[in-house]
Amino acid sequence: MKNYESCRSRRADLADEYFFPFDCFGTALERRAMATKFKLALVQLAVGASKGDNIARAVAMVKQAAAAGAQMVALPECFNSPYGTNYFPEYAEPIPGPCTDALAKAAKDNSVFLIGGSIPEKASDGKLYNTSTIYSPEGTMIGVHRKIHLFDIDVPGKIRFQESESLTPGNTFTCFKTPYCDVGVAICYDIRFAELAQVYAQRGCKLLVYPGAFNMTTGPAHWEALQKGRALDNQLYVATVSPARDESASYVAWGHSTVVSPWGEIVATTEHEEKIVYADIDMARVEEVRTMVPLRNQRRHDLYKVVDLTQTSETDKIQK
Ligand SMILES: O=C(O)CCC(=O)C(=O)O
Repeated sequence: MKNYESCRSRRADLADEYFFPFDCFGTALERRAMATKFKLALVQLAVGASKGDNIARAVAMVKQAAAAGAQMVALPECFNSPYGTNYFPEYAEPIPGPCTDALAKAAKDNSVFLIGGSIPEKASDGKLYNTSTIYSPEGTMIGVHRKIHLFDIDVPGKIRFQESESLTPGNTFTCFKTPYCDVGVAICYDIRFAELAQVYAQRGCKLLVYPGAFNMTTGPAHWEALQKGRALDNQLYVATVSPARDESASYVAWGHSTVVSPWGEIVATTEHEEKIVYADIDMARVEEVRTMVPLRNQRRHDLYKVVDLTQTSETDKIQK
């Protein structure tokens, strides 16, 4: 990533959305060597009641991950606030705002791509969203994902959660470019919707990252199976990043931040304590799996199709 900043400044004529870092790295050979593998770090953060402490700890763990060699770091869903509809109004803040400024600085200081988990966002019209922001290694915000599918479920005697009591769903897809691959970002409950992952795959993403906070009912039942499903359907890497478990919280997170390969293997995972999970991501593995099992040439588009209905630049922009 050493060349990134000088490349960006040489291409200052390009707006951010047109700047592909991939174009700027050294010779074709160097580019290939740099572009096929990278280290992803998932920060399974212990989230508490103090927003300031949560942010400070997240920033410290981004630094730790970068020092351990990660080129891309991801934080969990709702990393600066306890998870709960009663907390969202109290902890929400604008984007950009103090929390996202701290994330931008952490990305820049450590020269990493940073997927900033999610935070409760207060938009200018007063609506609240569950929002993930993404940063380039130079600290530029290169993506914003407002959770598309709100977590409204009722499992009698186990868990009832109605995120829509305080949040509004987003309407846009979020993919960003890196020197290694395009990455799709969605949040927690979004992982249950296979069509969203298929749209991201159709857009060229080879890694999907889901900051998430499954619970003690749906976590053991579905968390890993959903990741394997999305990975196998689309023949790409899937990463999930959860907060650490806090048994005293009103919502107890499952933990188990995990990376699954395009072959459906668990590449890296953990239990429920605070920890950084590291995974080596290898684009050659994506190609290998896609060659061995050539689903992409075998689809019966004469019989069925997943259609991306938002394929215009306008609807991809954040709507405040
Ligand atoms: O889908 C689930 O079971 C959990 C989803 C969730 O916790 C969330 O969307 O925040």
